[in-house]
Amino acid sequence: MKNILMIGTGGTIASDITDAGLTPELSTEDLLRQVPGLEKLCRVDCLQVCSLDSTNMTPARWLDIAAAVRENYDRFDGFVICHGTDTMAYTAAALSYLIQGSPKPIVLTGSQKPIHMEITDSKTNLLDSFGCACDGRIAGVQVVFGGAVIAGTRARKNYSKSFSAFSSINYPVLGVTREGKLIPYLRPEAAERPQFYQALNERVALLKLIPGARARQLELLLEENDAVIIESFGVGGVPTDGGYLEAIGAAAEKGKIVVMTTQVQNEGSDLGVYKVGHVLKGAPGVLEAYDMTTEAVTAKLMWALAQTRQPDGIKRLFYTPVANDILCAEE
Ligand SMILES: NC(=O)C[C@H](N)C(=O)O
Repeated sequence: MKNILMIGTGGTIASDITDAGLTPELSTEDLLRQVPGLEKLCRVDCLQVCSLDSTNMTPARWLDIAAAVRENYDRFDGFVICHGTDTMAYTAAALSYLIQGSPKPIVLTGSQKPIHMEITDSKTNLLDSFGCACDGRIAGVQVVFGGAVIAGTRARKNYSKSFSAFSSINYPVLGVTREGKLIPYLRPEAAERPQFYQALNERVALLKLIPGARARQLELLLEENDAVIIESFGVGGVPTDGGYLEAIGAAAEKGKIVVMTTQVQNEGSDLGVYKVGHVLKGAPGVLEAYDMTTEAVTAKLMWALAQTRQPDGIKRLFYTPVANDILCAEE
């Protein structure tokens, strides 16, 4: 029988209904008791790392979750991490960089409705997640939710209420689940042992452009951070007037990084197509997200910036695929 470690972090799945709204109060043991039949599937140990609405999740907590997996890695066949859905895609991306090449499944799941509600997706998601963790054919960090198995670097919450809340962006789903059973479509490569990383640089910010956005906002973010992601329009670019290029050039001279991406969900950036983007293509300190999600770009920058502050080193790490996060880079 497989040994699975269930790691609790909070979220709706662990929430109780209070006068002040839903708030996570249930332990991992409480959750387990709600899914009878699991004891026939595997032996489960429980570990509570935190109990948060995932709005309150932080990079420091990502490191705690990664440490919980690292410290228990050899004792278990797989891991099920219960997490709020709102920032699950960020945590899944962060864990994909902090724990690379794992041959064992590291499953993130949660729910849109608390486990004590009559109509809830939490029991199905838990059963499916334990099914994937025990099955073992899909290795590494993955989100199991609403019947889909999604690579940790490709998940995006794009429904705020529906049970099928997550999509796989610019990459196929790894598999599907049916009543706790995994049907694998893809088998991501794994190493013999995972490589664990223990540091992140949090000085990363995101600027979503709106028409007429002033470059001063970018300057302020660049002053306060080591890297800024610009979610621009379409395949990518910045407004010609107003000082964007100057702000980016000045920041690059100080060793700061700008990553150009797009606020369009599917198909990614292609900075060279239009003059508004072409001027930035290959410019010092400027990188391009291509088909990566903003969640993955955020986590990858934090991971890369914790290893080196050399622009060339950051560029090399950024464009080297990790867990199928980037497929279309031309660099
Ligand atoms: N469905 C959920 O889990 C949403 C909740 N606010 C959270 O992310 O913790």
